Amino acid sequence: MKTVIANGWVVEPEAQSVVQTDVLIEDDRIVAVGDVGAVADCRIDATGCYVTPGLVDIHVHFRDPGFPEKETIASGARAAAAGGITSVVCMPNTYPTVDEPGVVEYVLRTAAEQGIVRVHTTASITKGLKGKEITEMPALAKAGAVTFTDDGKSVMDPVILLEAFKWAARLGLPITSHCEDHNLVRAGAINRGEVSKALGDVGIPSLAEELVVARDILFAEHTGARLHLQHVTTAGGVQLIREAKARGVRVTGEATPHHFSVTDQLVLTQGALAKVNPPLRTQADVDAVVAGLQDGTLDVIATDHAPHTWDEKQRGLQQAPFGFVGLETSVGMTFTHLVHTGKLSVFDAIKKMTVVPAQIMGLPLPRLHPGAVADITVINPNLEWEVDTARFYTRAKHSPLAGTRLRGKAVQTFVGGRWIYSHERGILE
Ligand SMILES: NC(=O)N[C@@H](CC(=O)O)C(=O)O
Ligand SMILES: [Zn+2]
Ligand SMILES: [Zn+2]
Repeated sequence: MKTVIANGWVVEPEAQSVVQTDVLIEDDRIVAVGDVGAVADCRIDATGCYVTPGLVDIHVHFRDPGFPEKETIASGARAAAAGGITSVVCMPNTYPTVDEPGVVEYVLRTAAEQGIVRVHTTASITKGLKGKEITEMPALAKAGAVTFTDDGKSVMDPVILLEAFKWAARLGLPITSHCEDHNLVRAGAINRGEVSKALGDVGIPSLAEELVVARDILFAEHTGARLHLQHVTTAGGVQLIREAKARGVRVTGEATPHHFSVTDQLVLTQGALAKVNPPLRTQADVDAVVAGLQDGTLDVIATDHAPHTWDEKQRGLQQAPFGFVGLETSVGMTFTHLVHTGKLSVFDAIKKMTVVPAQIMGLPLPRLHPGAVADITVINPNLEWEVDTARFYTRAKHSPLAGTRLRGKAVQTFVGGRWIYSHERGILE
């Protein structure tokens, strides 16, 4: 079976090159990039679209094991495919926690059976995410965990954290950090500022993030381990990473589409649907996150796709859980808010969604050249569409972005040469 993706703008983000040509796929591989004529059994017209290496999202929550009502590996993987994402890295805050090799193996086995995209997993730093007892990191790495994180919280005990950083350095794997000091977050549900005042919430101060960013940078510096900082949201946090990079610390930073595009004002209209951790911040913070993406301080765009049930999200600002979905809107948000505004080149945007996140997590690098595995995303940068949550593949059919108009969408997705999503026909199986 030969498939040609014809006449698209083929993007090699690292070479900063884009060429209008064809990509020929045979079985699981790319066999030619160039004018291939009429040799294929199946021809997909990509005129006016970017043809990019398959997108890699290193921050998702698929909730399996434990919370299938929120998401499963099967449903999460379909949502990824519909968002143009061909590889994901799952967070360990499932039930049970991914804190033993058996759970790593369960996730990877289930993914192999049910996941239509490539699913990798993290493991936790502490048992049960309780912050008290370190996991057996070498055994978890051996089972296939790509990094260690207690995402959802920060490890507050510096003795445990120091040990984890030392193990990470020995294992050659990064520590991945959710940066929020619990003691400063307290009962806050949203950013501390004008909006929290208006709504009578105590608010989560920027300092909660900055403190842990600064601390974890020091741990990385002290131990030589690599550190990846998740969902950076504050101007202060971005600046700390910028300074750390300048003095050679091995740190990378991540921005989510929601934190580079919307502010805490969204809570005024969307309520708990817009409640997320870390919270949506101010315009000055959004601008700082964008500046961080522009100057390379922030290396990665990742969604932090965090599905919860509708009922849970209806419990009001205080009681609803933190988090909302992002896989199916990530490309649209990135093109609408970064590429079409001229803030980020298409090369930089694609790089931060493909090779750079793959490098950080030690995954195979998605590439578009003959011989490469055919993980490919086709993006129509000019397709205008409205976010319709009823059409989501994720189990969480709600989002604070519902009804928003976006420009740019993944329209075809290939994993290992298999055509798994088309904008016209949906998920293909
Ligand atoms: N982002 C969130 O608001 N929630 C995440 C946890 C996390 O990423 O911190 C979740 O698991 O629901
Ligand atoms: Zn987190
Ligand atoms: Zn997360």
